[in-house]
Parts: sequence; structure tokens; C-alpha cells
Amino acid sequence: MEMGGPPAVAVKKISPKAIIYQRFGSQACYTVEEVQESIQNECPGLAIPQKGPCLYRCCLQLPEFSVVSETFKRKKDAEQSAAEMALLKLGINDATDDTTVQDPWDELVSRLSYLFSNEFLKSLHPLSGHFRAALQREGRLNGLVPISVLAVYDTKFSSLCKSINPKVESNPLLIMSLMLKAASRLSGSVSASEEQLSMKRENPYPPEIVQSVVDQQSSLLDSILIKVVRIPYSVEKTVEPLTLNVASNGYYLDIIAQELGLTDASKVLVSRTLIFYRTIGKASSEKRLYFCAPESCLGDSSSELLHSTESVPLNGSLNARASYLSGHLIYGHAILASIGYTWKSADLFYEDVSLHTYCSKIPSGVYKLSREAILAAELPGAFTTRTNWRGSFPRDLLCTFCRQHHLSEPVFSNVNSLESLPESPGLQKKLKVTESGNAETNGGGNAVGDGKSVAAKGTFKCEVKIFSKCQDLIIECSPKESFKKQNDAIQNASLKVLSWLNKYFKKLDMPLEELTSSGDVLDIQFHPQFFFKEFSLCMSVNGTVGDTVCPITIEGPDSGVSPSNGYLVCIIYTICLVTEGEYMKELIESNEEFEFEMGTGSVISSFEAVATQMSVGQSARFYMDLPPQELILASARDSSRVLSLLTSRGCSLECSTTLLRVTEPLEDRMEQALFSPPLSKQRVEYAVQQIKESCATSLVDFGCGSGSLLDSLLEYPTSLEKIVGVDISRKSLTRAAKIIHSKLSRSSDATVPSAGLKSAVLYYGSITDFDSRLYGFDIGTCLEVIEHMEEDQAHLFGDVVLTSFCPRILIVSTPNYEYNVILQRSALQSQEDDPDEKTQSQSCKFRNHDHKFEWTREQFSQWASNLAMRHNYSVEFSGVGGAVDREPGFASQIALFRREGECLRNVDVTHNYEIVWDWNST
Ligand SMILES: C[S@@+](CC[C@H](N)C(=O)[O-])C[C@H]1O[C@@H](n2cnc3c(N)ncnc32)[C@H](O)[C@@H]1O
Ligand SMILES: [Mg+2]
Repeated sequence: MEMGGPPAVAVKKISPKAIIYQRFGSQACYTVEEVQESIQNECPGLAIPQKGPCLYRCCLQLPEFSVVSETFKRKKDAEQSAAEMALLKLGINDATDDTTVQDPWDELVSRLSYLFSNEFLKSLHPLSGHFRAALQREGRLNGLVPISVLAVYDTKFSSLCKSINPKVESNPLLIMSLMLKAASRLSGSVSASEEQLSMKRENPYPPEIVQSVVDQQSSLLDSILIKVVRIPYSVEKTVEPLTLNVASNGYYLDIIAQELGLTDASKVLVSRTLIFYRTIGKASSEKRLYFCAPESCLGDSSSELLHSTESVPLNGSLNARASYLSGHLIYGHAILASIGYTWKSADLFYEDVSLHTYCSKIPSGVYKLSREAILAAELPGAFTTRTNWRGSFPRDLLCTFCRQHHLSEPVFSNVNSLESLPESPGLQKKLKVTESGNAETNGGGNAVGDGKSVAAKGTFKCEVKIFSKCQDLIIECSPKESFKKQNDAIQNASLKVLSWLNKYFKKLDMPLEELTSSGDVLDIQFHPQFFFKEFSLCMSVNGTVGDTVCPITIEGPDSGVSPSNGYLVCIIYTICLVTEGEYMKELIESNEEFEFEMGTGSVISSFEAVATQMSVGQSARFYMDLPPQELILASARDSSRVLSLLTSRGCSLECSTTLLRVTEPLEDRMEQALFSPPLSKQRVEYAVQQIKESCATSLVDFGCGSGSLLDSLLEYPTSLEKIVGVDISRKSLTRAAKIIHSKLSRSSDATVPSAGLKSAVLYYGSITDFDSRLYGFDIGTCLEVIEHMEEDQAHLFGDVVLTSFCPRILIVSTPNYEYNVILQRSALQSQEDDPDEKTQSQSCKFRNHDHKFEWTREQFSQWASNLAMRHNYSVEFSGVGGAVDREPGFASQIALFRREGECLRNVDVTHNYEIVWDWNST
């Protein structure tokens, strides 16, 4: 578009908030509060209140009255709505009424004139501080405001410039030319100097205004020291820390200019704010890059360049690192700093920026920072379970990554996978010992189905898509695995994308074929055209710590308790930079309680390797090759000392660590990894078999948890008409309700297995209390529940269930303690180094931390036989996992009770349970 030509772009409607601001300025006071709304619709009939997303409500206080908005998902919308309500009250109809569509050029000029007004100088605004500081500049600089800051700190200004020429976003020089043009229309009141790239008010501000401005500032400090980071343009030179000394009455941009080798602020360009880990959502974040305007636009040739509306390719010293951080091309040295003026105070706001921040831009960098272990942590290769994950979750990491790279928020879509299970063959399958013992790393802990041996049974799959800001699809990930929990599916998909991006960032020159095939492995497809466009400025900012360089020294007695894959390991460690010869040592990183899951690649390889050789209580010392300097500096506390050490010969990293404790894999993870089909599925199949044989029409699941049994039963054709679940965990019941509801709501057609079902109810209550609504059912199940109660409560439950509930058949399952030795041996996967000695020297623990007891076959049989005898039931024993005729029996032992007589007594109406969810087919 020709400059100064007719407006080609319709001017945006002024927002209600802006109109309020025009009328009331700082007298309009907005207060936004968070509201947690409960949502009802997700699962009709569910009586447990559901937490909805966080909403915002805004109260706008004006001198005469105040208004309160409805609730909104975004703070911004709540504020605008409150402003709109206030306008309505004030009788100001619509913004468009009194603003005739204006030429953006006229608006730009009038905005510029406002910026140089007395009023603006006194106001609190991120830009007005620059105007005030300009008045303190000395000599010929006095009163000069650098043009570059105008559009950076005034959003109104920058959006007007964008509406005139959208290209200004990628080329700050274009903005400057627009401003000079606007200033020329104000000659007489504002003077602009092209050579100095600055503007000045022609008539001085009235002295009383200047005085009031000086009084505004709290000039307690003589000078302030601000830590910043210097990024040289040559990649060979290291990024280094730097301290700025800004006089309290000085102009910080002049100080930055000096560091960049310039005489004053006029030639300093300022980037948009950069998004780094931890600064998200923090209003005060002001991290920006400061750099020198390209030489070609300075001096005599400036006018030519400034007046051209096309971006001119600039040759010179491209600063690849700074360009990557900012997302646009930057030439020459750059400084990363967090300084600026705010809406809140006339004083300068600043935060120290460390090299820490600098390493956060690649996916693994954010993960490392979230673990506070830049050297030791690595982005894990697998998401096993939520409980075993340490540090920020993959989904959050991915969102941060997208924000940092100016992409749209990732789009997650859930695919419910409810494929019905194939009719199962033999019930009691042989124990399947996985070759590696770490099935999790292939499929994910809750992932069911590695495609080969385990049938797909999960409920949730998740796909994730990454779009550019212009909505071009860049990356698409459709994992094969399905998960029991929706959240696990989301985390798994996010991690796949991150892992793939991480591979790319570690090797940016990776050939396309390699990139494609590494994507295939992770179920990822990408669109090279858009991918390379979005990531054209990327830099490999850091690398990994090297391997160990000499033998590992292990000290302390062998306790026999060693971790292997799937174990949670807790260590204490220190990593120091040491020099050969004249021995010097500097602490770089340490952690007193550092936990990681073995076999997922969540720590550097030497840490995992060392941990497998250690037992609990032992300490080890070893040396590692140096990683890239930036990584060490990012972790180091005293970067200048580290920099000086790094110049001496023979540097390496010395690591000392002690193995504090290990935690075995959880029970259900073992059940899935070690059995085919998983034990939980075998229990369902056992129950289905009994339902079929007994023609049961009603079933109650005591301790139903998240409804895994009830949910799975619906996939089999059975005679069931009524199913009920009871539990004391509201959280689990809520999950159960959602899962069962989603399945039942699709079961209207008569071909689905559960079509005969008439009613499903979930109760909150303890199974040691009787409730007459559950009296005399055909089948009661109580799977893997009693061991979660104290032993006396388990006895009580036995009596209550057989005397009061009186089901025709009762199935109770619980772990067989004698089988643990096999589980632990398999988990240790130490077939090669004499497994028996290791596992037998350590006493067998329970399978799950929540178990109050685990019974041997003998103990279980005694409990069940006595119980049956006392209540006129027969009992037979069976199990799943393992075999009856092979030591040590089944993994899960089962007692099947059958009522001997009829049960015709009258029961008093007793309602001890609370209905939590109730469904019926009508
Ligand atoms: C390991 S889970 C088993 C869940 C389910 N039966 C299954 O097989 O997936 C044990 C469940 O028992 C429940 N539970 C423990 N004590 C209970 C009690 N006194 N009354 C009801 N439920 C109980 C717990 O809340 C938990 O959901
Ligand atoms: Mg259990």
C-alpha cells in the first residue's frame, strides 16, 4: 500500500474498555475474581459436584457506580463485558456511534500527538517512563525519545502500524519509517530526526509538569544493578552473564546501548517480549532482546531504507541464537534483559535474567528446568504412569513449547476406543515373562496392548495436532496405544510430539528421510513445508552430558536391594566441575532428593547405568565428559568463575551420588506387564464365566473402584439386567460414572452386548455396612478389595456380606502372597546374574503400598472356609495368573461362595448408602 494513501483497512471498532478508559482513565478500576463453577451436564444423574474449568468475573468500579459481569473463560472477556455494562448504564450506546471510521493514518498521527502531551507524561504507562527518562538525558540527547520504543511499548500504536502495513511485524525498520512519516504531519509540535532515529517535543513541557514527574519517582537508590545476558552474534563465542549499572535518574536504554557498542539509545532496537518457562501468566514478565539497528539503516543510507516499504535483505552478522529466541532476524550482538516501565509505578521494573532462562527454549530444556536438574535430567522417552512422572507434565511442556515458538495452542482430540473384546480362550493363561521386563517403555504403563501379545482393551486414545499461528497444520500425532485414563492418553501423545521435536532440535541438519522415519516410530506425521518454515530460525541451544570417562568407584556394603527397569529410584547427587593438574573444583549442580523412574530415559545415561550397579545405601563417584559449555553455564551458580575454570586444561565433571531408596513398580503395572492377558482382564473373564453359568440377572460389585469390572462386563453378552457398584472413594465413583455412562449412552441399539441391561447404580458407602437395596443379588463380586482394609475389617465384611447381603454367589479375589517372589524376580529381570540369591535375600514385600495385608493360600483358605461354614455357604478355590498345580499357585487367588439354602427372609429397610449415580434404560 502507498503510504499516506487512502485507508485500505477498516478501522477496528473501539472496545468498550477503551471507551471507558477515554472517559475515566485511571478512575476506572477493574477487579477480576476466579469462579469455580460446577458443571452438571457431563454425566446426567451424577450427584457428586463436578469441578468445572476456572471462570472469571469482573467488577468494574467507576466514580459513581459499579457493575459486575457474568462469568467468562477469559479474564479479558469478563473485563470487556463489565465495561460494556457500564457503557449501557451511562447511556453510551455503541462504540461505532461516535467514532466515524477514521483513516488509520489520522489515528496514528493523533496518537503520536497524544504521546507527546503533558497528560501522557504524567500517566503511568509502559511507554511514558521513556518520555520521563528522556527528560533526564543530558546534552543534545535531552528530551529525545528513540523511535524504536514507541511501537514496542504502545500496543495501540503498534496495532495501528500493523493495520497500515502488516509486514511491520517481521521488520521493525518498517515501523520506524511509518513513525517518521506520521511525525512529519506534526511538524511544529514534534520534531523527528532520521539520523538519530529519535523524536522530540518542540516546545518544552511546562516546568510544573516536569517537577511533578520528578516527584513521582521514588529516588531512593543511587543506582541499580541488573543481571542480564549477553549473546554474541558469533556462535563460537559463549553467551555470558553481564551486570548493568543503571543510575536511578538515568535512561536504561543508554546503558544497554553502551554495552552494544553504541553511543546512545537511539539505535537500539527492542524485540517483543519473549516467553520463557516460568514466566507464563506472570504479568510483569518483560524479557526482551536488545540489539543494534542494522548498519545499513544508520547513517546516510538510512532515509532510503526507512522509506522503502519492502523488507530489505540485510547482509551482515546474523545472530542465530538471538534470532531463534525472538522469532525474527537479529544482526550483531544482543542483550537479553528483563527491564521496563509498567502501568503500576513510575519506577523502573527489573528482574535478573540468568543463563538459566536462556537454555529453556528447547523441549528438553523446559523439562530440565522444571526438575531443577539441567545437567542430570533428560526428557523421558516414555510416559508410564502419572504417579511415576516427575517434573512438568508432557502436556504442559508441549503448550509451553508452542507458546515459545509462536505457534497455536496444541489441539487434543479424544478418540474413545471401545472395541469389544474378542471372546477369550483359556481363562488361566501362563505367566508371560516379558523379554525386557519393561513393557512400559514400549507401550506406557496404563497402555494396554503392545500390539503383539496383549489385546486392546483401553478406553482412551488421544490425537494431538500442532498448528502454526496461521492455522497451517504442522504436526499430527495419532498414537496407537489406548489408555484406561484419558489424561494418560493426552500425556502420552504430548510426550511423543516432544520427543520427536527434541530429536530434531538435537540434530537440526537431520535428513528429511531420517526425520520422517523417526516420526513414524512415534506415530507422527508432519508437513515439511510448514514445519521447516516455522522452525527456520531454530538453534540447537544445548546438548547432553557425556558418558562416564573412567571406572565407577562404588563404596559401602551391598544391601542387596538394587533397582531395575520400572523402579522409582531416589538419589542424592552433586556434580562439580574439576580441573586436572592444579586441582580445582566448582559445584555446578546438586539435588538432595532426586527421584526418577528407571528405564524411561528421564536422566542422563550415566546416571541410569550407575544406579543399576548400586544397591540402597551405597555411594558412587565417577567422571563425565563435558557437555556443551552453555549447558554448564546454565546450571552453574557462579558463571564467571566457571567460565574462568573452563579455560584451564583437562576439565571434566565429577559426580558423587548415593542411592537413598528404591520403590518397586506398582501392583497393577506388574499385572499388566507380566501377564497376558493382564490379570485384571483375566478376573473379568472369570466373573463373566460365572455369570453365564448361573444365568445371573443382578450383580453387585463391592469396592468397585473406578468401575473397571462393571465397565468391562458391558462388553460381553450376559443375562445381566441390573448392575450396582459400591465404594468409599468418591473420586473413583465419579470416574466410574463417567466411563459407564459414556458406554451406556451408546448402547441403544440392540446389537451391543449390554443391550439387555435395565439399570445401573453407583453407591457411596462402606461395604462393611449393610444396605437393604442390595439384598439377595444373584452375584456379588469383591475383587482385590479386602487387602486394602485392615484385617479385622476384612473379617467383618465377610460376615456382613454373607449374613445380610446374602448374594446367591460371591466371588472374592485377593493377591496370593506366595506368588510375590515370582513377580519381584521378573521385575528384577536379572536372569543373567543369579536371580535367586538376590530375591531371596531380601524379604518379600507387599505388591502395593496401600495393602494392609497379603495372605498366603493357607490363610486365605482358612478365612473363606470358616466364613462359608458359619453362614451356610459352600466355597471353592480358584484363581488367575499362574496355575493351580504349579508352585506357588495363582497370582490372584479367588474364593467362590455359593449359598446353600434359599434366602426368603424379610429384611428391614436400611439405607446406609448414598446414591451417587443412577441409570435406567427407560
Ligand atoms: C484396588 S481397588 C479395586 C477396585 C476394583 N474392584 C477393581 O478390581 O478394579 C480397591 C477398592 O476398594 C475400595 N475400598 C476399600 N475399602 C472399602 C470399604 N470399606 N468399602 C467400600 N470400598 C472400599 C477402595 O476405595 C478401592 O476403590
Ligand atoms: Mg490390591
